[in-house]
Amino acid sequence: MTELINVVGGAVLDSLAEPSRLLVARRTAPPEFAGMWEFPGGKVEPGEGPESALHRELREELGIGVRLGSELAAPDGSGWPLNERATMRVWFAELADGDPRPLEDHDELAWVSIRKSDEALSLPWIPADFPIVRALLTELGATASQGNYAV
Ligand SMILES: Nc1nc2c([nH]c(=O)n2[C@H]2C[C@H](O)[C@@H](COP(=O)(O)OP(=O)(O)OP(=O)(O)O)O2)c(=O)[nH]1
Repeated sequence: MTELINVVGGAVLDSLAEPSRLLVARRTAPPEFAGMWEFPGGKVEPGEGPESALHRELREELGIGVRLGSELAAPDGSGWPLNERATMRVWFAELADGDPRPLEDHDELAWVSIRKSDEALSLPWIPADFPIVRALLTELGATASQGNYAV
């Protein structure tokens, strides 16, 4: 059996402790995903840990350093299925340095409300991301009153 491709994504929040906005990115390639929104991130390279891969991708793509919070729990514990060949793990994060810019792979970035869930869900996400976005909104909404995503 062919090994699954491991992708990592950042759910970058304006604040891990008191989240109100999520940073989302619009892809430019490949053609089937161009114009769709996603969690910035990318493939884990051989020999690389997933968290290191996420730090690297966010630095390359957006020019930012982040503090990672907890992982958004996936249904089977191993990651969110993207297609028959790839799975993605998603971590909450907040900015540690830099001002996010679409340096690579994206042509637009946006901070969307996590309180008004329609704002995020009305974007044309990569289809496989919708269950992830819904779970993220539920998780943030469900715990907003207790609210701390720092680890
Ligand atoms: N980064 C990211 N990729 C996603 C998401 N949803 C989704 O289906 N994907 C898919 C698109 C791609 O097929 C794959 C990630 O590949 P990528 O092109 O972002 O990876 P990369 O930056 O390492 O790029 P490369 O070196 O392979 O060119 O996962 C998402 O929310 N974020």
